[in-house]
Amino acid sequence: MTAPRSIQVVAGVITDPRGRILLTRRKEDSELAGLWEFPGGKIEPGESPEQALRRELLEEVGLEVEVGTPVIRVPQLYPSKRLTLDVRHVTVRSGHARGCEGQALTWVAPEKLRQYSMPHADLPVVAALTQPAEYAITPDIDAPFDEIAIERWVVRALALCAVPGRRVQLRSPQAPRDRFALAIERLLERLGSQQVQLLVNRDTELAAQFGLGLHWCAVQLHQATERPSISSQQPLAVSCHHLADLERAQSLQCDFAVLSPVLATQTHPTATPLGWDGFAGLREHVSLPLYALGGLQPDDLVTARYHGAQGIAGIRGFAGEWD
Ligand SMILES: Nc1nc2c([nH]c(=O)n2[C@@H]2O[C@H](COP(=O)(O)OP(=O)(O)OP(=O)(O)O)[C@@H](O)[C@H]2O)c(=O)[nH]1
Repeated sequence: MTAPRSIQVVAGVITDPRGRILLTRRKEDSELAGLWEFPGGKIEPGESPEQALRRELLEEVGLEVEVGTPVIRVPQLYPSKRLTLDVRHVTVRSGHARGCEGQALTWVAPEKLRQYSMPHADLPVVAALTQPAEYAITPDIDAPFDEIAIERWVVRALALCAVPGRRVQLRSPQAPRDRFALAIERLLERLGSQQVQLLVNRDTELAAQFGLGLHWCAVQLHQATERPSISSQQPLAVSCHHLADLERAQSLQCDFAVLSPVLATQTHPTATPLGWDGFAGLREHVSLPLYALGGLQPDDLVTARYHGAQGIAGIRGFAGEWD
């Protein structure tokens, strides 16, 4: 079997004054016909990604642009090719968007992007534009799980929740179930109306009881035959380590996954790290949003996005001054 051909594509996120994002529609005579995508195209030999993006946007939608910061770079394996989709924010310098090649175009509010049918490689891009870049995980409640330990855990969890742009996983595998439930109840009381997306580690009943999201371990993922009965408004996430986990997570329509370990960690000294190339090599087989976990800090986000991660997950390094 011959290896699929590799193509490097660069695309732009163009935002209008109302915050809406420009999408163009692939024409009927093209591959992936009718799907909506971010305008852009293939990098020609000798071009930098920035030069290619400026050329493509002028040719395709009649805009002169300045290329800004990276959004995400997505490796994606299609049946006939291996694609790297490098997406950048761009600022329009002159022109009004029009379909210069006869293609349809539309401006879409970020929260409505998911309603549009897009190629697989674009799903992580939409996630990077609309979902939190950090997934913080609480440490265990300390033994003996008494009132002091619960209060200490609540204060720690509140600190994790106070940082904007995060989702937080409530996790305490060592604690007895009733103590973990009490700690979650206390945390929710103290959070009040503060907006933060919370997921409960492993315990479907507690997630359903408190109306929170659920985070499965890989064993639960392989035992399940369908999505668990938590609120449809709440996310289902899963910890993955192998390709089979990721494929199962995607087929069960998990909302996102955490792929680990990327680097060596103190907590799992015997696990072989994937490395960033290993992470990207697994990422190209699926299109659900992935957080990278294992020996990472929040400032590894740029590296993570370069290898196709939605963001960074972690316990240590996210905890601030008390860790
Ligand atoms: N511009 C753009 N291309 C995308 C996006 N997502 C995605 O998978 N692609 C893929 O990246 C490639 C872009 O190449 P192109 O625009 O020059 O189009 P093409 O159909 O002639 O490519 P082809 O020669 O590989 O078939 C296509 O295969 C397209 O399906 C996206 O958001 N924007």
